[in-house]
Amino acid sequence: MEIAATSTVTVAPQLRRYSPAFSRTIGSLPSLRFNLSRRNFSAGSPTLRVSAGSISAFAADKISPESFLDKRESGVLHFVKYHGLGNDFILVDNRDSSEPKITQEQAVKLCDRNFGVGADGVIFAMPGINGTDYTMRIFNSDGSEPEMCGNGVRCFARFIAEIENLQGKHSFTIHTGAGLIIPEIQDDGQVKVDMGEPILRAEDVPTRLAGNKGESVVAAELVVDGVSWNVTCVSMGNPHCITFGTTGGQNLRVDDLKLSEIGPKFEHHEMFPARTNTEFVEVLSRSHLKMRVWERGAGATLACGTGACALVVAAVLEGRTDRKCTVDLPGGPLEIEWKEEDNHIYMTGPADLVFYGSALLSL
Ligand SMILES: N[C@@H](CCC[C@H](N)C(=O)O)C(=O)O
Repeated sequence: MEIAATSTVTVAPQLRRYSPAFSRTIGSLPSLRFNLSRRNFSAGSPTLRVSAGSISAFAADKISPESFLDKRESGVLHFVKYHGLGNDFILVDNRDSSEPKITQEQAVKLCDRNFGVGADGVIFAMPGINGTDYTMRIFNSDGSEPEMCGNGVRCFARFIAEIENLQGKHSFTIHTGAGLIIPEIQDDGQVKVDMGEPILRAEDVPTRLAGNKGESVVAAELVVDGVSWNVTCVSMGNPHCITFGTTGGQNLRVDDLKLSEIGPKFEHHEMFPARTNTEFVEVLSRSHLKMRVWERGAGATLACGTGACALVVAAVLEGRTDRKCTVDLPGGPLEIEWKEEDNHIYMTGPADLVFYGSALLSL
């Protein structure tokens, strides 16, 4: 299968003032051709396009985000790139079908940071089921399909507001592999998400580690590459293994971790039959945590929303923090609260549009 991708990129509104409109050819391979061009939608302003090494300038036409996404050429995938604290996604308007518009193999190519658009995953906005407004599906950058994505669902909410032309405060009911998720866009543009209840039963996480606190795995020993780590296992629909350090060791200093060495060993550990996301956490205070993440199917990312939720649950279960915490991720902070009243976890953070693009998909 071949993807030829041509990306027309529109600078996000907040960047328009600072980013000169430009375009460039960023790569060309037999299996994946990718042209990137950036357009400035401000009427009348000049836009540059670089094609096959040459640069030409043309006046911006009357394109708007809406008309761009409305295009329906066959074999062309229109998308919008978003990020939540640097955890970045290609968002696809899939509201007219319950089948993803691209395959998992195509998603892998689009996510490639050298030969594709570059992203941690592809997210599809699909028709709702069971009475929900929408369904969200996601492919990781390795093509696998996770049940949920916390940063992704904030991006999803902003994407829906963009394509439905909604302003101000709005909430949506979204069907995901983790059940019902409810994001609400706030007046300041941040998105607060009701992430539902954590799943703690070992078998459901899933982990083969034996439950040591009822059926949950809390501060249990996991030997990874000959080193004994203290881990707590939590599912937010997708599996997470949270560690605050090695058994009997000092508190972790996450900046010192060799994440790309240790991360894959947790991800593929035999104790995690569905693989796992892993959060390495440093406790700064009872309401402030710092973490680095190795994601299942995506590797080291700048942020993980489900991971931030899972680690607050783990920190509370291990008696390390209160239920409301700021979690510092490499890409910035998230506010997380595990409410006692309803047992739900609430996550608040940003989601930002980066650019509009289109990819030519050919078999
Ligand atoms: N970055 C996401 C999680 C994406 C899915 C994850 N890689 C998995 O396979 O479970 C988030 O923000 O939650």
